[in-house]
Amino acid sequence: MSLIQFYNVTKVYQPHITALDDISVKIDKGEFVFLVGPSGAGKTTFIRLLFREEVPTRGQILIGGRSIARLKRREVPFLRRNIGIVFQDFRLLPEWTVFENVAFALRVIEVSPREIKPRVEKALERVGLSNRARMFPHQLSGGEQQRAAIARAIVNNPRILVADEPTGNLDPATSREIMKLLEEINYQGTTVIMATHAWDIVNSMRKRVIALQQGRLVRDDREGAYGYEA
Ligand SMILES: Nc1ncnc2c1ncn2[C@@H]1O[C@H](COP(=O)(O)OP(=O)(O)OP(=O)(O)O)[C@@H](O)[C@H]1O
Repeated sequence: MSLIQFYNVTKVYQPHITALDDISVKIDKGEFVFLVGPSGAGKTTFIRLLFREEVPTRGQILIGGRSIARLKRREVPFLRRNIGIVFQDFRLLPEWTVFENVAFALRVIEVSPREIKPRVEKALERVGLSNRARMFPHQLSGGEQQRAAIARAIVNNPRILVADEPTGNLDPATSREIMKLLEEINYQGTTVIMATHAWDIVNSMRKRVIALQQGRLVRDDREGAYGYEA
């Protein structure tokens, strides 16, 4: 059974913008998937539906075989524990150190204080930021800030890591390092879904490519390319 299953998913924003139009797709455990398409194609909407920030207008989404539409309000946090998320603009809290930013993801799910330190240290080690734990976001480079955001997203060992344009604010060399890191996380078993406009990255990595256009799924290639130079 696939980890993520979309069945005829349509999302209409009121009054009449069809952001996703009858999408059916399956993503297996351990896959690395690029979500591509022009601005407004529906990539962010796809991601929002995944972690239930939005609900579909029609259709069904199953994660781990469970319909996420039917989750009760108190069950939503359990879904979100299984999904780590990374954004283009990092979204670190500026008043907090790197350590505290990462620890926060554990505090909100009430991990016992004793466990927090070793788990944060391990996550920072995985992203190569052990020596930046006591620094504040503004003291870090963009690439380091994104690493900190990735540490926060994986500290809870989610099954799925979703990245919405994670290299959008980074230069090409730093972007490649971030991609290497996401690939490593993927090799260690986490399913990675990344929305991007970075056609050069997509073309060089030869992963699965799902292309959206005006809310429709127009292409799904196993070892795909971006398709055009955006
Ligand atoms: N909350 C909302 N209310 C109304 N319309 C929305 C909302 N969110 C997105 N849309 C519309 O839905 C469509 C898809 O938007 P979405 O953000 O999913 O595209 P995208 O592929 O992520 O674009 P980009 O690459 O620019 O981030 C767009 O036409 C957008 O204007």
